[in-house]
Amino acid sequence: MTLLTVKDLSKSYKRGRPVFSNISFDLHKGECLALVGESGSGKSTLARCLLRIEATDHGSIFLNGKAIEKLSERQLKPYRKKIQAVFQNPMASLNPKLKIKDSLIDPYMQYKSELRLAHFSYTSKDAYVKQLLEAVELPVFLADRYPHELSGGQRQRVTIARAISIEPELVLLDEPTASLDVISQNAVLQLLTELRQNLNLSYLFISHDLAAVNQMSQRTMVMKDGQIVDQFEQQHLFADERHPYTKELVSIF
Ligand SMILES: Nc1ncnc2c1ncn2[C@@H]1O[C@H](COP(=O)(O)OP(=O)(O)OP(=O)(O)O)[C@@H](O)[C@H]1O
Repeated sequence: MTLLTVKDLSKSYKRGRPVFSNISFDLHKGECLALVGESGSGKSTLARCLLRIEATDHGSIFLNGKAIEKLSERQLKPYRKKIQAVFQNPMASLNPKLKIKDSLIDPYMQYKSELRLAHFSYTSKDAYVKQLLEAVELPVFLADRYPHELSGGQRQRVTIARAISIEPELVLLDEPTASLDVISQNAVLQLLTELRQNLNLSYLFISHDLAAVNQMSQRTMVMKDGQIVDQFEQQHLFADERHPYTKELVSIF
């Protein structure tokens, strides 16, 4: 079943040439769809457009069949909680003045009247925060710490916990392990896969790292100069019919 449909989507910044133009793709429920491509090809901009942090020029974004690209902020609210994101730098995503437990509770407080949680349950703040920390395999005592008192890997687990805390349908993962060492990267990728399966999440996984993409994703899209030049199921990564640019990426992986 299709969760997200992007149709002929285009984006340019003022006076600039298009960052991407006429992009179309579907993302299925429960899948991890990877988006790879060179630096500056427009991957993060696309993620910000899907989050409606950035406006698009034309084209459509359908979530569960509903066009969301033109909704007002008020109309968008029910959809906002369905799409969450994890970015590259967890330090920038966490408020340095808030204890971990206060950062973790924030999305719940924002949306609590509309939430129907199936996996987590809210009986008290402490109990809810404990469930979230356990879900990302962090010790519960970290709840009372501040972001600077955690390691990079722990901080990224906190941002993941916060993203999944309100049980979104789609999580945009924009280079989620780029700031971590190799051991932490693998552990976080493994965790993300388990969470996707356990919570029935769908991911758009933006990455430079074809090895990580191969481990995480069922399908991959390749972006170059603002176009999706190749799309394939993961088992066809090495197939002959791959686009020359995909082959170039494969050759350095
Ligand atoms: N706010 C902005 N104003 C003007 N141009 C921008 C803005 N944000 C991004 N761009 C430009 O849009 C293009 C795409 O950038 P984007 O960050 O989406 O690429 P990317 O594929 O995510 O790159 P990377 O892999 O390095 O993160 C770049 O040329 C960039 O300079």
